[in-house]
Parts: sequence; C-alpha cells; structure tokens
Amino acid sequence: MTETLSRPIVPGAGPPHPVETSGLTKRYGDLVAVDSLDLTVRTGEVYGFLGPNGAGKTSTLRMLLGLVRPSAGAVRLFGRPPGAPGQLDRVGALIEGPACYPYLSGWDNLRVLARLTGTPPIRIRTVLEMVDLADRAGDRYASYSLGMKQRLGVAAALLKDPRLLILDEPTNGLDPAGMADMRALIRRLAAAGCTVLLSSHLLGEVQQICDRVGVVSRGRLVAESTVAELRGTAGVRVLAEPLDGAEERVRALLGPDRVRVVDGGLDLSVDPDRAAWLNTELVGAGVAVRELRPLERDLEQVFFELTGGGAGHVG
Ligand SMILES: Nc1ncnc2c1ncn2[C@@H]1O[C@H](COP(=O)(O)OP(=O)(O)OP(=O)(O)O)[C@@H](O)[C@H]1O
Repeated sequence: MTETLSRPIVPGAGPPHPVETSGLTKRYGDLVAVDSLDLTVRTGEVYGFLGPNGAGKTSTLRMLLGLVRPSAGAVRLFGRPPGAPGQLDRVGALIEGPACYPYLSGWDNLRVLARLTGTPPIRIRTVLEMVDLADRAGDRYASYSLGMKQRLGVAAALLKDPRLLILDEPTNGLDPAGMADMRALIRRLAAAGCTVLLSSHLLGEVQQICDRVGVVSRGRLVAESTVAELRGTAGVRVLAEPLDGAEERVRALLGPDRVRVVDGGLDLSVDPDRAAWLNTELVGAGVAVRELRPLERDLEQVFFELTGGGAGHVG
C-alpha cells in the first residue's frame, strides 16, 4: 500500500527503476489533478495505473514523458529525468491515440516515422509483425478498425525498441475482440522483456494482464500492490455435511453475525489463519468438511471503496 510521505529518489541505490516518481504533483489553476504521487514501476513488470475518469492518469503519464511540466515533485525514468539524452530510445509511448496520416498505409506511416526518428527501415517489418499487422500493412490507415489503429500506434511506439512502453488507455473504445488482441500483444511484449506501464479505468482489464496495480483517485495514489494483495482475503468458505450441523457449530463458535449461508455453503467472517482450528471444531462436532478455503474480496467492491465510489466504469 502507499506511503503517506513522499520519499526522495535516491540515486545509486541499486539499479534504477524504469519509472519512479516522488511527490509528483500537477495543478491546473485551483484544481490539483495529480497530488503528491509516489509511483514505482519495476523492471519487467506490467503495471496498471487504474482509476476512474478524471482521476489524473493522463496528466501523470504526460509528466512522465516530459510533455507537461510538473507543478512539484520529480520523475525519473531509468534513474534520469524525462528529457535526458538517450531517453527517447529507451521509452516508447502511446498517449491519447496514434497520430497517423489517414491516406497512407500502415507501412508508409511507420516509414515516415522511422525516417523522422532515424530508425533503420528494417525495423518496420519487425514491429508490424509484433503487433500482428504485417498482413494489412499495405492498406490505408483510414480503412483500419479502431483496434488495428491502436496496434499501429503501439508499433510506432516500438520502433526504437524501447525498454519501457507507456500506454494511455490502450483498450479504450475497442470491442471485446480488439481488447483481447491488445491484451495478448501486451503480454507478448512483456514476455519479450519490455516493461509496460498502462493506464485504464477498466478494472477487469488490468486484473487480467497486470503484475501490479496503482489505484489513483482524485489525483492521489490510494493503493499500490498486486491484484491478489488488493483483493486480499475476507474470510473463509466452508462446504460441509450436514450443512445445518456445520452452521449451528460455527454460529456458536463465532457468533451469528459472522456466518452467512451462501450457495449451499457457509461464508465466515474470520481470519483464514484460523481454518485449521475451524476444521478441528467441525470434525469434533461430527461434521464432514468437504472444503475450507480463504474467501476473496470482490475486486469491484475494493475498487469502489478505494476510489470513494468515484465515477467510472469497472469492467
Ligand atoms: N490542460 C488542462 N487544463 C485544465 N484542467 C485539466 C487539463 N488536463 C486535465 N485537466 C483536469 O485534470 C483532471 C485530471 O485529468 P486527467 O485527464 O489527467 O485524468 P484521467 O484519469 O486521465 O481521466 P480520463 O480517463 O477521463 O482521461 C480532470 O479534472 C481534468 O479535467
């Protein structure tokens, strides 16, 4: 979970992280869009930056890339500020959709970009294959589906063979098939060793592909952990026979408020560490225990609690 105080970015303390921010803040007039953000993205992970619309995600990513100046705080990418020499080669990004020429083919769009960035043209085929667009590379950009346009945007971001890829809402507006393609692409890139930071307001999205998530609400980081940690454990699920005998025993042990009958089993509000004790007690009461396992919290509920029920789709 987050620390309450901003910690300084200490140079030389181990290999630098792909992304590290300290006290990162952005104000637009009176509005604090990003509020003292301490964020760390580690090498090789897919990090999901999750929050409702307007939470400050795009503003944060733009500061990471040096596209807007922070009002306060610091950003380090691989230990160096965003504009430092060589940074453009290490970091690829897709922010707010790709900017392409509609009348040119996907291939030619990348050729223009490769020329501008001094990338050897041979790299174009590689990145088109990576995003699964090689077959349609000769077609006009205007004829592409939204998913294909997004994937071409990722291809453009990959031209320089970056070690860090920053994607702003990469699945926004895509249909389920387009989303699945994008998820598969991100997984492939991560497997190939690229660190990925992506923003999303879709909870279902990040939990499927991200190693860790940072949850942002009204500009503040309200949680940073793995999806499993975020979900945590909320109790114990028991399947036993006879169920009424089990229910009677656990009500006597825990109190009636901590026992609920759900779908032919019992959901108990009790620390999962007490499972062995519960098992012994139930068996001692002549109950056959078929299953006893930790009960996970509903992730949507966690997200709503963390973001104060903030607006935004959680898919
Ligand atoms: N250039 C700007 N001038 C004034 N206010 C801005 C500017 N850019 C963003 N904001 C405001 O800052 C807040 C955070 O916006 P931001 O776009 O960073 O959030 P977000 O989490 O990316 O949301 P979304 O998913 O809707 O883009 C919002 O209230 C937005 O209206």
